[in-house]
Amino acid sequence: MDKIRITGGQRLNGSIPISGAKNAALPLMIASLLTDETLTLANVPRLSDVSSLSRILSNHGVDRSIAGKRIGQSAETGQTIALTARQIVDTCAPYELVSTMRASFWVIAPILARMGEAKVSLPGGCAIGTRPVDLLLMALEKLGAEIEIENGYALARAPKGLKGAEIVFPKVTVGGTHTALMAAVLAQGTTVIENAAREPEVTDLAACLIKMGAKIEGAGTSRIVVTGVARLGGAHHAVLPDRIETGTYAMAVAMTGGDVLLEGARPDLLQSALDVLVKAGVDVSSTNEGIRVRRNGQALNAVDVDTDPFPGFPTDLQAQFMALMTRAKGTSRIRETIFENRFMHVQELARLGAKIRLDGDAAHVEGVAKLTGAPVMATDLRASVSLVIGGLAAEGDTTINRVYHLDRGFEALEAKLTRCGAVVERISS
Ligand SMILES: CC(=O)N[C@H]1[C@@H](OP(=O)(O)OP(=O)(O)OC[C@H]2O[C@@H](n3ccc(=O)[nH]c3=O)[C@H](O)[C@@H]2O)O[C@H](CO)[C@@H](O)[C@@H]1O
Ligand SMILES: C=C(OP(=O)(O)O)C(=O)O
Repeated sequence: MDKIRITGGQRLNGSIPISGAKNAALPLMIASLLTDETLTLANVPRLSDVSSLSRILSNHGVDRSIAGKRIGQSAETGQTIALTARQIVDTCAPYELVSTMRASFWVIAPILARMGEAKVSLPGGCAIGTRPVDLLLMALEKLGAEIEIENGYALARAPKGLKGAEIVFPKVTVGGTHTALMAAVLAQGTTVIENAAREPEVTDLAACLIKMGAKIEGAGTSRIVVTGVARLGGAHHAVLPDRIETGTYAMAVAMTGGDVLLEGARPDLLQSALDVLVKAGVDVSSTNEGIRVRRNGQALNAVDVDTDPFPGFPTDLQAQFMALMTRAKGTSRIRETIFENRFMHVQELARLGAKIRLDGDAAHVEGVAKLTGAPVMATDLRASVSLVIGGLAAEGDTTINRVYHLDRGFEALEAKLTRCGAVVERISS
């Protein structure tokens, strides 16, 4: 298993190209199942989650071709992929494939909508929480599907097709909203999704579905109205920039000090996180090229944060912000309101010398004068990158094990950090 070794203490200066968003690319790729024509997606990040989903789609009969694209000096990012699901050859997504990636469960919606049946392995829990799919299944039931759970699989049937309905989510769910959208676009009649997720990745999926011929209004608000159509066609769509990658590198620069342009980043996708950084004493400005982040000598202020659905502070930046707060002046309180178990990074940050006390859904982070390098273990994607941020500021060497978590969601991480002056090395084994 590969490791990453970071020799801390370097300031970050230069520019980092921001990749396409993993969490937008995955549902967009799944949307290719809705049509027998070609869906071409540009700015798709080179990530292991994208490769895993490609394998799953290929099992359903999706043909794929790829063209690469080079951006920046040393960081190769982005690819254009063409996906064609001329025929869905298998309506079953087996455990071996779905268990590698939770988002793959979402294939249930387009396969059901197009074929009238789908059998998809339940994804199971993961390091950040139990993550049930009850609300996704509720949405499909509302649209007229019969659902059974058998031998670890969700079996969904709608032999006469799906019918538009009102779907009211009792809590905001991104995956639930993606699923409801992909099922409703081919349903007969009108579907109203209430308390829909407003995340930019939902808006991006809706924008692509509209290019494919879907009728959708209100994406980006909490009420989405979908008027079903008989069929969808092909389209070209560019994946939006990754707001979580943007926020991660912004926090890395805030941590080490320096001056970095995050090329192609869009401030509107993460305004709440940028506002928090400004409160922490970091200079953040928008330019025509992206977002510029600077900290030159100012101390970091402790800032309290609660995670929330968009437009609130994203749970996917909670671990990174906690790493930053380990070096702030004073104590900050970070509440995790989305996932019940998203504090696995706390014990690993403690190995670098962080002082963090957990109390239910809150972490109290007391800033310390210095962190010191140590061997640490990645437990999930964002937890791993919080250890990278810690390691960049720690004295001496930090070795991060289980790097495959990072490879799920950060394209060319070592190259992007190295070109800004960090000392980061992958040790392959
Ligand atoms: C690939 C992808 O885009 N993943 C993102 C997506 O995950 P994902 O779509 O899985 O997250 P959800 O928004 O669905 O989860 C939000 C909350 O709802 C709960 N819930 C969800 C579905 C359900 O049927 N029942 C239920 O109780 C979850 O356990 C969680 O507590 O949104 C999360 C919240 O912004 C992000 O952290 C993930 O990075
Ligand atoms: C939790 C995440 O992803 P997933 O939903 O695929 O586990 C994430 O991107 O931080």
